[in-house]
Amino acid sequence: MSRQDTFRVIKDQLLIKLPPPAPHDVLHDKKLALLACRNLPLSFDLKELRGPKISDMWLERLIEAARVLQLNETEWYFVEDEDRGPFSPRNEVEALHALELNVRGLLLNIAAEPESPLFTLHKMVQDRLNGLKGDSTLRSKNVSPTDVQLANWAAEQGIRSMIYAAEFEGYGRGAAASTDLQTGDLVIEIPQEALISEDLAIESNMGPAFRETPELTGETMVLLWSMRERHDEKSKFAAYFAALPETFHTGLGFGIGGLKELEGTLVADEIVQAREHIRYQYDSLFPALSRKYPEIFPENYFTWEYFLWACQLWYSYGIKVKFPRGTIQTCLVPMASLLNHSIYPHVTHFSRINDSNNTLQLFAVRQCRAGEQCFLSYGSLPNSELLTFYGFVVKDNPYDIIPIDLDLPDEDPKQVELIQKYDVLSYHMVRGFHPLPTKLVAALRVACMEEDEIASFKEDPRTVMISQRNERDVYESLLSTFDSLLEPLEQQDDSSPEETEGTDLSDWDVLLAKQYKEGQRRILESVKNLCISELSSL
Ligand SMILES: C[S@@+](CC[C@H](N)C(=O)[O-])C[C@H]1O[C@@H](n2cnc3c(N)ncnc32)[C@H](O)[C@@H]1O
Repeated sequence: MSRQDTFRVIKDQLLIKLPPPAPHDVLHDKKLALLACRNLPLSFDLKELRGPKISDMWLERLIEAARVLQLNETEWYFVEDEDRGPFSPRNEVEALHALELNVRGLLLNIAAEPESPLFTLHKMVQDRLNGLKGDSTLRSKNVSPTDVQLANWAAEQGIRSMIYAAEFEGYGRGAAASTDLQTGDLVIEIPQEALISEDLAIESNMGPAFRETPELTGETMVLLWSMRERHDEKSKFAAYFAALPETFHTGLGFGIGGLKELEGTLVADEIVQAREHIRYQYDSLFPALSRKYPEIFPENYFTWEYFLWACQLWYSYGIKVKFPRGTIQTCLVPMASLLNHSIYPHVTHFSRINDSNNTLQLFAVRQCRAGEQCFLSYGSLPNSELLTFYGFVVKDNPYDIIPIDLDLPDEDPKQVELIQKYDVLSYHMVRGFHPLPTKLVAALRVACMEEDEIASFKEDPRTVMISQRNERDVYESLLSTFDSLLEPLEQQDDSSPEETEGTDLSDWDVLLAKQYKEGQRRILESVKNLCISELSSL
């Protein structure tokens, strides 16, 4: 999209022009329809707002339109008729960030007068971004010698960094801002040569062996390269490897105790399957490669334990980067590797090498004060994924969704007609601490209909209750679903995850499993309570 598309200056008219949904966006038509239904335009005229005062209503409508444009499919599912947002932390940051960029672009490209409402608007959007909830964190220990070496090495590589390694209570090591960062400020700039990518692996002396092994993907090549390189004290990346953890505590490394604690939960199956997949991959490569190329793949560096370490490293530290020639590669990005995840991040977007100076640049989308922990968003990830691949969980994670699949009736033509007319879905979701989705209740109402109701009911099941009996069936069936999901989550002992913290480090997996289960339990209890209160009001 060109600059001209995002804004337009017409004589006496200054338009904030929001980019329409991309043609490949699966929600393209739905977003346009929702905007139309809410009477939200894509162009907002600042002309009506002469003087520095921008009305709250005008700003709210602009932000609401930006939120709709940034919706993803899961967020879309949860949008209710009267719901104006915020729809999710991700959506809110993206919407405000897109607006901020748009207004900043306008300010840079036109000679706006100091009293122009554009300045006021820019400030208001920035204030909204800075006012978003954040994870407050306390710095505990000082920087370790390996972290100092890492920072010195990074500077030698031409990495410009506004962050440094620091320990934070409850997070371990993270990145602290070395200066006050404002929206749009550079956080880190990394020259392309300082990235650890497939190209590096192929260009190394392992390249010929890689090329003779057609079953290897680029990602596996660089993973194998990192297994050997981490032991090489003369490696260009020695300081980077030295600053990495000796062991990773992710779901992939769970022992029997942790897996037992997770028994009966879906995440236990995910972990077992992911591990089996990795083990299969390892067995299909080793010891065969070590025998064929003993110099390149020495047996002592290519053990199963080291392979698992490298998988954990790449899954939890790897970042997808788009290179100037258009390829997308997962890379290890020195210094950016220090950034911990938050659902209220300071940095959200960075994926493309800037081809004007061949660097990867990370910018702050909102303020981070000097000394505060600077966070990245790893994505809208549920706790099951965070636990399996990253080894932590987020308390009351808004992206923890419980899927609910329904078998919708398909025999009675009248019922089928109702399903089609009101777009009743068979795939649903619930999330904790929010009302039950109207779409889910509507689908269950239709699914629980009895013969006489099918013949007589002609209303919209999203807004009209079918009968008391039907309503009772709806909430009782939900209640029994949630009860069955809760069963494996009941704590086997009396200690809460907080109480067990710090007791025995070797039980890290059991502790993490407990934290995960506690989060799932809280979600299920919250939706269960909604059903109970609906039933008692009948
Ligand atoms: C890319 S690294 C971030 C830097 C890492 N903490 C370090 O010191 O090397 C990702 C890992 O950091 C940790 N981490 C990231 N975000 C976290 C969070 N919000 N809470 C706890 N640990 C987190 C997890 O161990 C995760 O696998």
